[in-house]
Amino acid sequence: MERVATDDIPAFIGGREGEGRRALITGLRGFTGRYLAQELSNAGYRVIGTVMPGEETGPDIYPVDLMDREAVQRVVDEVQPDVVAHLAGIAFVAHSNAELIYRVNVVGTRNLLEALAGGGHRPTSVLLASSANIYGNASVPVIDENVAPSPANDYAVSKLAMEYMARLWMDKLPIVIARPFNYTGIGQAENFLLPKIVSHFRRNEQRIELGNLAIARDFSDVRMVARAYRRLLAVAPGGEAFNVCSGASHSLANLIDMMSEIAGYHIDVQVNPAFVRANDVLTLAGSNSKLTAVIGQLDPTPLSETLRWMYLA
Ligand SMILES: C[C@H]1O[C@H](OP(=O)(O)OP(=O)(O)OC[C@H]2O[C@@H](n3cnc4c(=O)[nH]c(N)nc43)[C@H](O)[C@@H]2O)[C@@H](O)[C@@H](O)C1=O
Repeated sequence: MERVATDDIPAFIGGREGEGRRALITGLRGFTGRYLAQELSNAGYRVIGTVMPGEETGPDIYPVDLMDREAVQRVVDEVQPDVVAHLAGIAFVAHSNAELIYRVNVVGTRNLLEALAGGGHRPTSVLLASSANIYGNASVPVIDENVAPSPANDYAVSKLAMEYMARLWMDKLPIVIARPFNYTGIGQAENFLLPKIVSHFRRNEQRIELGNLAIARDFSDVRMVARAYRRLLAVAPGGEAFNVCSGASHSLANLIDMMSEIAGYHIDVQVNPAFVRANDVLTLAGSNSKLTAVIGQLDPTPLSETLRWMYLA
């Protein structure tokens, strides 16, 4: 019988691989953090998280600013995590404060890696959330991990710088880089494209003002991304970078059509120059072959189902 890549996938994937293990999630209360916490908790991990100082805390939740090296070290020393998912960071590409983007995404990550490498307990896997935005306006229609990064904005440069900086720690820590393409779901902030479109339809708005209309994106469901991250943490392919994507790209016109069908009415789209980005990435479509060869098939939710889930929330 022909051997398939999935034969190599450890049997514990999808089981209770986290039993007796501590998972540290930075950015626990962020959009992705909440879904990953649920996913890891379902797999038996004790989930411990960091939030920004000032946010509400609770059991196993530590308020810590990643800029504060000593505070980061204290949390790491106390938690002694077995696996780490580093999600805290600035995720909105058009964020207005470039200096903050670099400080949080690069220096903040460095502080965490230094603390983990310097702590007494070595985690078996450290996942860093990078971004497909690092590929920029690639000349190939489907982007795999061999495509040379060509960042087109400060956010993308910060994530690529984070990746390069992380390489300096790869001899000390089992670091895996996730390069998620776009993803969405309930709870994503409304300054991102899809939550914005969905919320307009939920409010029965007759018109929507958008930025650049000539874009296309490979959207996944946040629950699939959380699943992929959990499996990457379990398999721990240290030193590698993986695209996390569905493999299907949708134009903005296609996204609006999909939502019109779900909501049952047509919306008038207008361009507002205030939303047009100077350094935009026009098209992103990814190959997830490298990822699925390591963690198994992703079973992506069709985007129309994700949109319906958000619309009906
Ligand atoms: C992979 C990457 O994915 C995300 O970054 P993003 O692709 O910039 O996501 P978005 O939803 O802000 O924009 C999508 C596209 O849609 C265009 N667009 C048009 N009109 C509006 C508009 O009115 N609002 C927004 N937000 N976008 C608009 C906009 O110019 C862009 O071309 C993040 O998760 C990021 O963290 C990440 O890593």
